[in-house]
Amino acid sequence: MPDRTVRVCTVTLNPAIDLTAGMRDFRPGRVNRIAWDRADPGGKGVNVASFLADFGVGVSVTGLMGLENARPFADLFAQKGIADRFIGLAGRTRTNVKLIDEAAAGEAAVTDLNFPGPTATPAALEEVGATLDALAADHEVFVLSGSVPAGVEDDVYARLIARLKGRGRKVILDASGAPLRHGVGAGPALIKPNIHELRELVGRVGDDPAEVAAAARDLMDRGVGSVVVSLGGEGAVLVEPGEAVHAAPLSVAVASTVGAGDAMVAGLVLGLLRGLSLADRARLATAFSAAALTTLGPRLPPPAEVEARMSDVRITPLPR
Ligand SMILES: Nc1ncnc2c1ncn2[C@@H]1O[C@H](COP(=O)(O)OP(=O)(O)O)[C@@H](O)[C@H]1O
Ligand SMILES: O=P(O)(O)OC[C@H]1O[C@](O)(COP(=O)(O)O)[C@@H](O)[C@@H]1O
Repeated sequence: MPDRTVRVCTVTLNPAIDLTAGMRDFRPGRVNRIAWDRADPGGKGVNVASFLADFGVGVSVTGLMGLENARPFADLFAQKGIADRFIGLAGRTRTNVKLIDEAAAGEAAVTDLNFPGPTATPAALEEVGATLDALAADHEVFVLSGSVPAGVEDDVYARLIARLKGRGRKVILDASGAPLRHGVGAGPALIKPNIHELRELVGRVGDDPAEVAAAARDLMDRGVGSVVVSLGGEGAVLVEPGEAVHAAPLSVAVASTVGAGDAMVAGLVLGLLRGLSLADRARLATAFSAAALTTLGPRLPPPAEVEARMSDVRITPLPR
């Protein structure tokens, strides 16, 4: 039975319309002909909210939204029963381009062009803060994710984490670069860097899961509650006090890797809400990511289909 009373809030300071364009043999510097395209409202927190809503979780969304092209987002939120608490900005939300080369394999198959987005105003940012204060009254988990637009200080996530933790709320952070580095200092309950973001944070780390787990533990020594490092086609390493595991990826036909990380965050949140063991959270998060890989645009197959793959995920305990 879906439990719509459990409330999760996702925060997206820089949402995006994802324009996915398919072609064969993409050549930079040449004229490339697009075979097909599709547009989806997205951005990290929007995707996490959308995936959680599919699984019956009660979700609110906030952040900053360009008012000129907000319609597809409003339609998505209405269709999925997501409470829309975005703060409007003058101008347009960015459109990010995702080029899919159907003739290429692996990481070369998707080229991401992520735009900076409209500039935030201090007044709008203040409104986001006030909205979060209000939502903290009845939302248990807050997910802060994605890049930050111009006009926003690099310590924005650190400040929001401190504010929400001060109200007794659990905060999950999925960001990169300086906003992630500052955010780590505020001690979020969970972070989900990919391997590149982990290296930006801590310097050189090898690919070996045990080495990745050791780097994750260094971050936990700095005050982060637990760390999940996603390794793309190599799976993920999940570390919490006293336990660490590697989750091998599922073998699926990849339509697009866009949204796999957001799906992993959604699976981790759902696993926390359900009170699952670390190994089962790893299975659920991996099944979510695999499901996102099989679709174009940020959408998942039906929940029963996603969860059915959990038992296929191979979990290996890592040394302490
Ligand atoms: N090529 C792939 N094959 C199988 N699973 C994949 C592949 N790419 C990503 N995944 C799954 O998606 C998860 C998240 O992917 P990743 O690319 O690391 O996230 P992000 O989008 O945040 O960079 C991985 O941990 C893995 O389970
Ligand atoms: O905020 P950023 O870092 O620019 O990322 C935004 C992009 O990330 C996405 O949320 C997808 O993220 P993942 O592939 O990491 O799951 C897209 O919808 C969006 O275009």
